[in-house]
Amino acid sequence: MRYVVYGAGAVGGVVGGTLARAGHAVTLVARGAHLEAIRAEGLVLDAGDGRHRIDTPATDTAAEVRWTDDTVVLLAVKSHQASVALADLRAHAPADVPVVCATNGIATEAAALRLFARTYAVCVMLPATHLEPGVVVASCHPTPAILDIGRFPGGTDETTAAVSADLGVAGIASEERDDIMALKRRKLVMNLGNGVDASFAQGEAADELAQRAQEEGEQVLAAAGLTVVTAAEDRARRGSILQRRTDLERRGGSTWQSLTRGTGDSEIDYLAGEVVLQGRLHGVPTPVNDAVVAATRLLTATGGAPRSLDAGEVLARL
Ligand SMILES: NC(=O)C1=CN([C@@H]2O[C@H](COP(=O)(O)OP(=O)(O)OC[C@H]3O[C@@H](n4cnc5c(N)ncnc54)[C@H](OP(=O)(O)O)[C@@H]3O)[C@@H](O)[C@H]2O)C=CC1
Ligand SMILES: CC(C)(CO)C(=O)C(=O)O
Repeated sequence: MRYVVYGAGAVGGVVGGTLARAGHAVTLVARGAHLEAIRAEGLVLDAGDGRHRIDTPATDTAAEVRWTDDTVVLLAVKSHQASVALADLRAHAPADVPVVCATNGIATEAAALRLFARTYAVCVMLPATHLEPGVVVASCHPTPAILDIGRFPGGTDETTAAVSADLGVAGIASEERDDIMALKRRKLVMNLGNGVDASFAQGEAADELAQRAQEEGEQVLAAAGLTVVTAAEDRARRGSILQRRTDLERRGGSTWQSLTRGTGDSEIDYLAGEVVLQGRLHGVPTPVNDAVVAATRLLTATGGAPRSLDAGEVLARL
C-alpha cells in the first residue's frame, strides 16, 4: 500500500517515518514551520535506534497528492482538526479512498464515515512527542507502537488485513479487531487524564482528579450503553510490548504538547469533552470532566502555562 499521512506530527510522523523506513511510499501532510522544515531537511524521526532523516514528499493539501488505487489515508491530526482535514480530502481524494483514523477519542470515525464509505479506526498506543519543527520523537523502542485496526463501525476486511500487515513488517505491533471502537473507548478512559496532565501541577491532587475523571468516564460510557473493553483485557493486550526509551526524559501527553507548543487550541473537547457530550445525551451529570475541560480551555484561551493550575482547588469545589 501507499500511504498519505494527514497530520505528520507526533503520531503521524512516527508512523509515516517508520513505514517509509520499511520501504513504503509515504506522503506527509503538514503545515507551517513543520512543513517548511520537512521540505528543507526531511522529517527527523528520533527513534530508539538513532535519528533518521526521512526524505519523502510533503505537502499541506490533498490537492497535491498523487492519488493511486492502492493509496490509504492515515488521518493523524488531532480530533478538533479533523473536519478541516476531511474537507480537504473530500475535495481532492478519490471518493473510495480508505480513511484510517489514527486519533484518540471516538469522534473522528463518524465524521470520516459521513464523507468516506471506507472508514477505519486505529487504537493508537504510541507515546510520541512533537515540540520542534521537523522533528518527531518515538518514546518507545524497539516496538514504537501498538496500532490495532478495525473497520468502522465494526468488522475487518482486506484493507484492515493489508494495513495491519504493513505495520507489522515495519515493526509496529498490530492486530485486526472486529470491535475496534470498544478498544478505543477503553483508550478514551485512559485519555481522560490528558487534560489533567496538561493543565494541573503534578502531585497527589492531580492524580486524584485524573482518577475521578476516569471513574466518571466509565460510568457515563456505561450509562450511554457503549461497550468498553475491560481494563484487564486492555492490559493483557498491551503486555510489555511498549518499552519506554531510557535515553529520554519524560515529557507530557499529546494535550500537554499542544499547550507547550502554544497552539492556542487543544483536543480537550473530544477527550474529557466526549464524556461531557455523552453525559448530556444520556442525562448524567459530569462535574469532574466539566472541570477538566474548563481548566484546559482556560489555559489555551489565555496562553497560560501548562501545569499551572491547582487540582486541589478543583477537588475542593467538586
Ligand atoms: N502524541 C502522542 O503521544 C499520542 C497522540 N495520540 C493521538 O494522536 C492524534 C494526533 O496527535 P499528535 O500526533 O500528538 O498531534 P500533533 O499536533 O503532534 O500532530 C498533528 C499534526 O497535524 C497537523 N495538522 C493539523 N491539521 C492540519 C491541516 N489541516 N493541514 C495540515 N496539517 C495539519 C498539525 O499542525 P499544527 O501543529 O500546525 O496544528 C500537526 O503537525 C490525536 O488524536 C492524539 O490524541 C495518541 C496516542 C499518543
Ligand atoms: C497515552 C498517551 C498519554 C500516550 O502518550 C496518549 O494517548 C496521549 O498522549 O494522548
